[in-house]
Amino acid sequence: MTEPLVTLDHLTVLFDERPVVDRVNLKVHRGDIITVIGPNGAGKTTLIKAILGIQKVSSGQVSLQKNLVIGYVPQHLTLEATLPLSVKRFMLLSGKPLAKCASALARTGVGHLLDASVHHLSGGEKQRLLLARALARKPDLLVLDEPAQGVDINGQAALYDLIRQLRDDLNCGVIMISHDLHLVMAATDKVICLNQHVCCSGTPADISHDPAFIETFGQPVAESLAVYHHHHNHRHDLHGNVVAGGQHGAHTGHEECDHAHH
Ligand SMILES: Nc1ncnc2c1ncn2[C@@H]1O[C@H](COP(=O)(O)OP(=O)(O)OP(=O)(O)O)[C@@H](O)[C@H]1O
Repeated sequence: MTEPLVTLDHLTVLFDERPVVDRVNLKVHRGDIITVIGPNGAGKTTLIKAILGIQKVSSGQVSLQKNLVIGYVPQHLTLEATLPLSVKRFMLLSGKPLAKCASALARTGVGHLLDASVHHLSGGEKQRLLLARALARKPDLLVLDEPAQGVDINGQAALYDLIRQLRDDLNCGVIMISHDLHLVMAATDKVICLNQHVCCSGTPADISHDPAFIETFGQPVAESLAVYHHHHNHRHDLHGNVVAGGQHGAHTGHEECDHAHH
């Protein structure tokens, strides 16, 4: 396999001696779409910040491929409301030429908004603008912090679809944080369930059956998500429970932590 874009090796971040990210191992390769999920305060943003190099690491290591170009899409576009700013001007602040900016905007579906004010964009348009800014850098790795926040459900599905297309076009790796579990299940290749440490990781189908996932998010969430990847390669009893001894293909190929949860 090719050299990973990012390698986290026992990455640990302590705040006041409290481990907020606890011995996390992770590799992101070109072509991967990895989504980090986890409850509030689980350390997701801290992990992303460590990859971006803006969070001091307490122990362990973050290694990036040489000359790695990262395109970062923050959660929100925070701008001075009184500052008049067009989409074109905002994009040019990236330092990239207009032609590159315009083509990135076209690629994310907001090319027609070049002269619009950034203050008047809808939630979905703002996210597409941020994605275009990241894209203009021709990134090897796209890092997205809750890209679908403030976007309606149809817009969210379209946004995740776009992220997949961009991954294909750029042949980049993608790592993102998401709270939209249903969309995550439909749109990602690999899920990392973080609760300081990695509770479980694997394909969406695998982790929705994982006891560590069920412990973190609860049975109802796990059941509602499992529907997305219901392979019908096992039998149910009259109550819908999987009959013991039936094959359960969704349990293969995932990783679990080998220490107690706290
Ligand atoms: N600079 C800091 N100093 C001290 N504590 C911090 C700092 N940054 C984050 N924390 C704490 O670390 C924990 C993890 O925060 P983080 O933002 O990484 O969580 P998260 O998983 O992204 O949460 P959410 O889903 O709520 O955005 C939280 O308890 C937070 O209060």
